[in-house]
Amino acid sequence: MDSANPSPNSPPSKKIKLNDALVNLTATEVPAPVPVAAPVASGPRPRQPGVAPIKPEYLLPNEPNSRANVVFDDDAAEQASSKDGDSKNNGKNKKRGQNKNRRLHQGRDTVSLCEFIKLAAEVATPKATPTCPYGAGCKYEHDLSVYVAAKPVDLDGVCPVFSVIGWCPSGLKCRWLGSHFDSINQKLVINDTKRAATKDISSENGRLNGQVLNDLQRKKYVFEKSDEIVKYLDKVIDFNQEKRQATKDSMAQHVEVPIYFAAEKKRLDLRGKYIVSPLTTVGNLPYRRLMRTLGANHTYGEMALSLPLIQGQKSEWALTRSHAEENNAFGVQITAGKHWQAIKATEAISDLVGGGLAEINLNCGCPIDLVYRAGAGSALMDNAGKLARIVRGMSAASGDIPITVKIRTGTKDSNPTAISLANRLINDGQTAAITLHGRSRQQRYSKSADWNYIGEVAKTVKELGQAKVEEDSRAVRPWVVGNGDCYTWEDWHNAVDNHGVDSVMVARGALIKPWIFEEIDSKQYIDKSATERLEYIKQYCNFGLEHWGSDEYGINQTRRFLCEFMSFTHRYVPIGLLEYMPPKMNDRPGNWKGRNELETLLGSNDYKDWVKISEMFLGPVGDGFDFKPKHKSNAF
Ligand SMILES: Cc1cc2nc3c(=O)[nH]c(=O)nc-3n(C[C@H](O)[C@H](O)[C@H](O)COP(=O)(O)O)c2cc1C
Repeated sequence: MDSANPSPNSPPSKKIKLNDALVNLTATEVPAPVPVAAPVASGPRPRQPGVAPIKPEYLLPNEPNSRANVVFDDDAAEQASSKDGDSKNNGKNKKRGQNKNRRLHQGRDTVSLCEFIKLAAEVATPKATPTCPYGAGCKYEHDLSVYVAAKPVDLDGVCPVFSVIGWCPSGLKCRWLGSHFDSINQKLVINDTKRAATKDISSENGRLNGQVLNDLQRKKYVFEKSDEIVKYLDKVIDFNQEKRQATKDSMAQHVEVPIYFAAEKKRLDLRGKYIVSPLTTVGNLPYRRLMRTLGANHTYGEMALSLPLIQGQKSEWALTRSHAEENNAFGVQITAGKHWQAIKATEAISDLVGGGLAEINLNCGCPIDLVYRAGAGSALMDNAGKLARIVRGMSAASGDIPITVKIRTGTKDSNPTAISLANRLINDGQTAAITLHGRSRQQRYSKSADWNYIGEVAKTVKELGQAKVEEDSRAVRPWVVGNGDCYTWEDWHNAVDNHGVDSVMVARGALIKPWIFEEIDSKQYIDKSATERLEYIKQYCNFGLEHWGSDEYGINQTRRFLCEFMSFTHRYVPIGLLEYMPPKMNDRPGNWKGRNELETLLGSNDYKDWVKISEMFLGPVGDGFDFKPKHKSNAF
């Protein structure tokens, strides 16, 4: 589509079955959509660069706190969501992983129930019912009805987890307990048929058992390959560079470790794939599940730091988890400042994370100060030798799992290094894919991604990669994936058709407009109705409850991460409000109202409205919840 008025033929909104809360809302609060006004005879106003061309009938007067005065600080978003965002703290005493900076906790039960009675309620057959050995002497409550009566009043409706998988892992703590509790027999209800039918499709990979974590924490975990690989690589590097007095003798004493080449591993296929970027905090498992349902077919976990992984930090391992729907098309992303850290983390991930892990990706693009100062993330681009050693080591440690890298144009604007890095990696023959974010570390999100440079890198990778394959059949021509500012189907196809990349990794575009892959696939802009967009939010909530639990803790987690997600979704300006196509997501929108109240609400930049939206699916906010957007938007 070109710069014409939005097509009046945009696909009709799908009919969507909504839950009770939404039906009530739609019935009472949402007026019928305002029909899109016919173009006036004098023709549309000229398009002003940098300003969203919103039709006059949807424009509101500017107000101090309105969206018109907000800039979206994506550097702050990436930085704030980083585990090491606070450089003043020097990395000490930081909480890591998904739960960092959270004050969420499992609410205490008013009545403490005896564990044996709890178990008895969970056991399906009365025959196997455990009994409390302490009998009347037990200090905990034995009467289940007293426990249930003391719980906060159930939320309305049926437990969303139970209704999908036929049982509820949150058990008696579930906030929809009444929907799966048999009060006469004092048992939790299990729908065996549904449970069996959904067992495989609803499972998650990478949930480590306590023993393994314990072994890692106590340094008892046996890394069978890593030590040898590290020793070998140290010798090879010394020997090759002749920096120290490494002799042929010292090499001879050393057992050679097998170095796998990319063609000797599982095949990774990224050509034409709809790829969601690794996204710290927002790219969590429920979000990725939502994206899978909306057309994504390759996803990445949030960046995990190697050291906490090998130290057995549970919250860091949470970042390696994936859903069954991501099987064989999911990459774990790590970063490390030292080769031994990356190698050990890779070995542990390859051994412990299931689900047909498609790749382990090394993040060499992370711009965050603390990561950079530790020699990790984008600092690796300043030390090609170290980067190459890390990739070789990871490749040796990962068995048949391919190793891929994500880089930027370089660390400095004035000195793009991606081409020489790609050259080096291709020469070593162990990198299965190179993703290039077309910005330097220095540049962060200021200025647009440089797609011409991405195109040059793509050309180099293809040419050198092909030459390498001809020279050494153990190598592959690495996939080359472009990244940066892909907000529309036109951006995606332009990147693939005109800049020569095999595919595009989409980050903010997939957060702001989660149905972006549907648009890419159909090569058209889709004017999603507010009810359809609300349905995605409902779906996210249900996935969140399945992942984090339907008890108070799980609901709080789901609500919080939903609000983080909505700190991006609210930026979407519905295309039906625009005078001109194509839409430009970076245009300043002015203050606007939607075609109905729900559409206006979904575009609100007030986080209190995001919390309000969450209440439609997660019930009223309890005492244990507070949310402040981590990346504050600045006033112009
Ligand atoms: C909130 C947020 C979190 C991010 N987290 C990661 C991450 O964990 N790993 C990574 O490689 N890149 C991360 N990035 C960078 C993106 O993956 C991507 O490279 C960048 O946003 C450019 O793509 P875009 O223009 O499509 O947004 C993050 C970006 C944002 C906005």
